[in-house]
Amino acid sequence: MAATLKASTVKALAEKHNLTEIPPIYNFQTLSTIDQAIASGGAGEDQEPIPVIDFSLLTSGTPDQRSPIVRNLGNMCRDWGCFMVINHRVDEGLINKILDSCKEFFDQEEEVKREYEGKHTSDPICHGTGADAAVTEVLFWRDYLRVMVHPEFHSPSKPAGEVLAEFTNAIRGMVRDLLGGISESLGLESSYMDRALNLESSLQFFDANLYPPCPQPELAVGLPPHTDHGLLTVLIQNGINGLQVQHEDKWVAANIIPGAFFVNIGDQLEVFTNGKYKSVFHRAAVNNTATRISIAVPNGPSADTIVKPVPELLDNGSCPAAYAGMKYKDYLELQHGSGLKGRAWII
Ligand SMILES: O=C(O)CCC(=O)C(=O)O
Ligand SMILES: [Fe+2]
Repeated sequence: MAATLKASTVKALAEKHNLTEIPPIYNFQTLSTIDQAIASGGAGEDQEPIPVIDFSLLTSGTPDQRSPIVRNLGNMCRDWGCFMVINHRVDEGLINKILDSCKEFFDQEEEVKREYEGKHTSDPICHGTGADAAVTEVLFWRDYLRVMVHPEFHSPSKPAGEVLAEFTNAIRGMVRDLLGGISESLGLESSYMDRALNLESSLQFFDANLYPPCPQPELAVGLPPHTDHGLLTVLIQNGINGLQVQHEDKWVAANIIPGAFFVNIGDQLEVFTNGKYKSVFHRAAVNNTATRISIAVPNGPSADTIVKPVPELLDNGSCPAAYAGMKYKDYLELQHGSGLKGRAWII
């Protein structure tokens, strides 16, 4: 096996060449020592589990049941920046269908997928691999499909339009309810964020990630540490773990409860709350036995919303704004140019 192998996708590389070693371009130990320190260090065992919220109590409980749930939700946002959602009412059959159809997408011939090869990360449908080598030194052990699904709806041939629309609509509904609870946890009206951030026209993407088995998982990285750009990202996976979140300076493995959604705070919510609820750094590790598929759905404000710290949280000026206001779409441009290196605009 030649070490300089180039393949169009990680999937093709992993399947076709009987690999025993990864090509050097995928080896993150070749990074500068500072970046290596961030990328390395496995998730320790024996750690606190990621907190869980029962969505049915948030949306249909009595006011007495709701208030401790809202308080808990706020604590999870403040202390973890992420949580798992159970009893969410999104149909299990629909979740299986969308995961299956993502597998079908990645299983297509390379030429078929190449039709969606993005020229720019902002193209409405974009299939790619690794990452842009122009902005990162090392390629990631990941192929992806990214689709813009709201307010404009786009769909590739797979997942089929109806399934994609049904799934992403359901996620948007859940996210609006969660943001209602999060607004309340900040002492704001439950509809506050919905109005202030124009969620009726919220920008929503559908990101499917494929991590093929990797012969040297300790040397490769699925996705490096980063924060997500939006308000809340909702993630499901095909039963294979790999996501890790940073909590109190340690990496914690997210053992996602089967059937639950993993939800993490993105940069826009950090800015809006003036840092009270921070976007959480997370990364994806790879393994040498099973193909992992994850679907991450980042949900943002509308593209034209200027996101800035909400005045009600600035205590009449006694607590200064720690972030500059910026249009969400300008932030996205900035983040695309930074090669997934995390927050881009903290003052
Ligand atoms: O695959 C994962 O677990 C993480 C995906 C992710 O962080 C992303 O797509 O932004
Ligand atoms: Fe992410």
